[in-house]
Amino acid sequence: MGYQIQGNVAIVTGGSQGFGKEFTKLLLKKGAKVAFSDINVEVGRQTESDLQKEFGKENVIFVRADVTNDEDWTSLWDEAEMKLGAVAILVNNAGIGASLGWERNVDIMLKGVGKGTFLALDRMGKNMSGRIINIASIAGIASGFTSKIEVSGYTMAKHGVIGLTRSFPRARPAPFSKYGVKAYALCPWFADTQLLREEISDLSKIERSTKTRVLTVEEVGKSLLTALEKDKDGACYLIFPDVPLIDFPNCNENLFALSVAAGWILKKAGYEPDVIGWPVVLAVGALLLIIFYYIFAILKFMVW
Ligand SMILES: NC(=O)C1=CN([C@@H]2O[C@H](COP(=O)(O)OP(=O)(O)OC[C@H]3O[C@@H](n4cnc5c(N)ncnc54)[C@H](O)[C@@H]3O)[C@@H](O)[C@H]2O)C=CC1
Ligand SMILES: CCCCCC(=O)/C=C/[C@H]1C=CC(=O)[C@@H]1CCCCCCC(=O)O
Repeated sequence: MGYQIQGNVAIVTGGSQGFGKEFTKLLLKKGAKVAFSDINVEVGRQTESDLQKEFGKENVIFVRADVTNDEDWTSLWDEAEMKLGAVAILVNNAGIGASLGWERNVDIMLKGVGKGTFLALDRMGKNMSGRIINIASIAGIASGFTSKIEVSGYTMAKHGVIGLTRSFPRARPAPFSKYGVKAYALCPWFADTQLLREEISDLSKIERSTKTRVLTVEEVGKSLLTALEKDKDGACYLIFPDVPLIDFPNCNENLFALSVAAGWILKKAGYEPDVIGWPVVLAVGALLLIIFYYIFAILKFMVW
């Protein structure tokens, strides 16, 4: 059935343009009221005027708010509640380019998301219901694509957002479940927005070097609705051209269990190297699979 959008109030950060504007529009189309925030006041006011013409002044407002500033967060939430009603959906979307330095990347795209999330838990928790959708990136799941340490602030921030999102179902029963709030993350591939164009003016360069087309804003927008429809706590969806959304498994968790199993088996076998490399871990994994396969086959034979 999914999470109900109709009649609910949403906050979308960084909503003046790009994904944030598209998310705002789609939520409005589905019958939500939206307060979108940004630090770009000029574009924000223009977007507000366009959206108010289409969806009505009573349904959408722009609030100038910097996601790195606690007071701005409080006044954004207060204004949204006062003008539109109790907020049930938060889209942590605001972002900047990797070239702007690791500290600003972390301040805006990790600490900013953290500030929004913990305020949301406080405010939404009073109603025991709410959803937080974090806009991460494929750079939050995999790293080292560019091999450039100068842009790793972007990766640091996005990895942190995935960690926060995955803490929601993990943290049950406390502290998150007591608030009745779920979180999920969207992890898009490169998409055609101002953010990307400011970093790389010729997008065909990316398409040529990665042999993959760049996503449209509409494709990323749609994935927000799919995520709310699935409503799976802690899910982290890869958004990649021409494939369905992929709820990316927590490989680290699975590999952790396998690595420990490999270490344990090798130690029991009297073999104790200083470090166990991944080929050994995978070999032990394959061995375990074969053993389980035969145990299962024998059990099946005995029961028959
Ligand atoms: N465009 C891309 O290729 C991809 C973008 N993303 C992520 O999607 C999100 C949105 O990015 P786009 O729509 O591409 O960018 P965009 O540049 O079109 O929009 C981002 C908005 O965030 C606002 N913003 C920046 N700093 C802010 C702050 N401190 N407080 C409030 N607002 C602030 C900007 O003014 C801008 O309006 C970002 O988190 C980005 O990392 C993820 C994957 C791919
Ligand atoms: C490398 C996968 C990136 C996936 C999509 C994305 O989030 C792109 C964002 C770009 C938009 C403006 C930027 O500055 C971003 C570039 C980020 C590069 C991150 C490199 C990560 C790495 O090499 O580990």
